[in-house]
Amino acid sequence: MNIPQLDARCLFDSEHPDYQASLAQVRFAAQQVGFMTLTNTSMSSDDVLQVLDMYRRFFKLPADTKAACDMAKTGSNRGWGAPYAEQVDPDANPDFKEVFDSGLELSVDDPLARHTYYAPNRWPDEPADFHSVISGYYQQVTNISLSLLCAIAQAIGEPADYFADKFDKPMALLRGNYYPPRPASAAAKDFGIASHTDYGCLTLLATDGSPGLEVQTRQSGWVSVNASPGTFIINFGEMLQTWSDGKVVATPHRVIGGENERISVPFFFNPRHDVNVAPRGADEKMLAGDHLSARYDQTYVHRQTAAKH
Ligand SMILES: O=C(O)CCC(=O)C(=O)O
Ligand SMILES: [Fe+2]
Repeated sequence: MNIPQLDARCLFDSEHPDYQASLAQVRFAAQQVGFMTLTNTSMSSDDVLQVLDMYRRFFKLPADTKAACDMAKTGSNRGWGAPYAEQVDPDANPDFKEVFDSGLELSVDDPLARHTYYAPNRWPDEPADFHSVISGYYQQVTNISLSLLCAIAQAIGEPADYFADKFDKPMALLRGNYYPPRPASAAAKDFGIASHTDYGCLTLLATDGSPGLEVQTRQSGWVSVNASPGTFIINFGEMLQTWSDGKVVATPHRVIGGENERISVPFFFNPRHDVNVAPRGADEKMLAGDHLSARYDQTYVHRQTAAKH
């Protein structure tokens, strides 16, 4: 199974001669594959390398320095997530990756601010410039994601602006994943990140170019998907699958981990908390925030502990 390869110069320009053909590729990616790649966006490979380097320098800090911004102390996805803090597959062990999360922070007087998706960020004191580089990247990938949503809307037969008013105050999460070399003690149930489908709508993934990501295709089992910095790997999540009534599919993927360390940077893009993501014609509303919460509670070891108390 080939993963469709899209070029932003065609896909983001409705006047481009290859625009319609690009939309057809997105339709195929959305309906049949769940994954595609995207090159030639507004972000150069140097921009992405700088971001990867920032995360790398953070992850190389001693564990007790990183623990100063440990997200387990907050109950929100903000700051550092230690190895084994997430279990994305209940049949596997918790993942051996570590993460750093940041997202949209709303001011306290915003009515949506009380939701965990808009919690204050927890920026580390070092590396210097971490906050500005990562926040700058957040803005850039937000813009790319909004352009992508126009294309996805059209690819599934909706007007281009279908999603436009639903992604202000997005529940967006920018994550750095650090996979150390696979631990010597790792066994069959240990993964960098175990098999899962993403929970939200759209994921834009940058990687350092090292192999590791595997995607479960319907025809050929697990296949590797690699991209050099500057090419994004795009995939779709469970919320968009529900919302589109199955016109977009969420495909399982995983990282087993190998002898080299690896860094990847997913940007998980989701609508505003109160957007109704029930499929068209459904009797009951389903709020985007509730859709996400149900999955988060299953995944975070610290939220499972909180739920028990
Ligand atoms: O590291 C990767 O390539 C994939 C990461 C991933 O699937 C995730 O963070 O949801
Ligand atoms: Fe994922």
